[in-house]
Formats: sequence, structure tokens, C-alpha cells
Amino acid sequence: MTRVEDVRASAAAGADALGFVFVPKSKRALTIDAARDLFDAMPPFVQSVALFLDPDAAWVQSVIEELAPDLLQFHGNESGAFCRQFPRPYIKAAGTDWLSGGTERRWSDLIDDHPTARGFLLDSHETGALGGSGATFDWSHWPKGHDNDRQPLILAGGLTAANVASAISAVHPYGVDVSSGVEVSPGIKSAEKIQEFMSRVNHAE
Ligand SMILES: O=C(O)c1ccccc1NCC(=O)[C@H](O)[C@H](O)COP(=O)(O)O
Repeated sequence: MTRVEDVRASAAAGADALGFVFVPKSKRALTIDAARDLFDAMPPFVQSVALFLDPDAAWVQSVIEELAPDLLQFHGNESGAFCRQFPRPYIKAAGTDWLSGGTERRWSDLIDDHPTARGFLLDSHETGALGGSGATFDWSHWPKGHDNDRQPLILAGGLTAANVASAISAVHPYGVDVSSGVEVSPGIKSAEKIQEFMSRVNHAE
């Protein structure tokens, strides 16, 4: 979210949570001052999620103190020890490189290192971007037999109104996350695209 009208349109369309990117090099980057109006526009019962990528602890702490997000979401190589030092629940995001098996990165290692994560988010890192890439990944790599009751697992990466229902029936995620697929340009959401996306989610099997 970068605009108050997009916060309102997303909440009105029924989104459970809205993301705010505190990654300076992102096309959707927010400063604390720029985020204040957005957080003030958040209605009750919709969760605010502050996104980071290998941040300094002091930056995370400042965002918590100034804006009081409900959840943190970490998109880089943050360890479990780093993530759990903050007085907020967190989601650990990861790319499909953690699923490839046979490499030094293994999905089970990621989960073991983040025992206090409230959930995990599996995203596409195919374009080299560590979030907001608009690229899908091969959903057949989704962890087999994953138990969303024990570890909620959210699907992200290149989702749109056209593919989200197929994605949901393919992997049965705990939730879905979208950014580029409801935008007209980076950071600028479309109320029509948001409504269409949410409608497809709500009618998915
Ligand atoms: O959105 C960004 O610019 C971003 C930058 C750095 C780290 C994470 C970022 N976004 C993370 C998200 O949760 C996106 O919603 C997710 O990656 C899906 O993006 P998209 O493929 O564009 O739907």
C-alpha cells in the first residue's frame, strides 16, 4: 500500500491484511512519515503488515514505535533469532530456492530456524527481486503435505485475478498475497483489479 484510497479499496473488498514496504530500495518503499496517513486509514480487524528485507534492528524498532503494525514480515536472510527479538508476531518470507532440495538451502531448515514464526510466505524470486516481482513460480514445488494448521503457508508471486483460483486449487494455501497483479504501475493499485481479485479468491474451490 502506498495510497490511502488503496487502503480503503482493499479493506472494502475484504482483504484480511495489508502490506507496507519498509525496504528503501523497493519501488513501493515507504518512510515512516509517508506511512502515517496509511496506517491512520486502517479500519479495525484488518491487519497491518510491515515488510522488511535484511533491515537494521533499529529500523524495525522505529517502525514499531511510530506506526504500531500488527505483524512484521521478513523477506531476506533474517535468522529466527533476529526475527523474534521484536515485540510483534512475524511471518518469514522465502523464495523457491529454499525448496530446490539437494542444495544447502532446505525448506525444513528454514522452518526449524523460525519456530516462533506465525506463518511462512512462499514467493517467487525468479527475477532476482526478493518481493513484488510479479513473477509466478512453478506451483508443483509447493511443499508436499504441508499442514496449514501447524504452519500457515501463504502463496505469493505473480498472482492475478486470472490465475488466483487455479493457484488456490493447486496448492491450498493458508492465504494468498498479491501486489503487482492489482496494480496499474508499481505502488499504484486499481480498485477494480482489487475487487476482481478478491471476487476470484472468494469463489475459488
Ligand atoms: O513489494 C515490494 O516491492 C517488495 C520489496 C521487497 C521485499 C518485499 C516486497 N513485497 C513483498 C510482497 O509481499 C509482495 O506482495 C509479494 O512479493 C508478491 O508480489 P507480486 O509478485 O508483485 O504479486
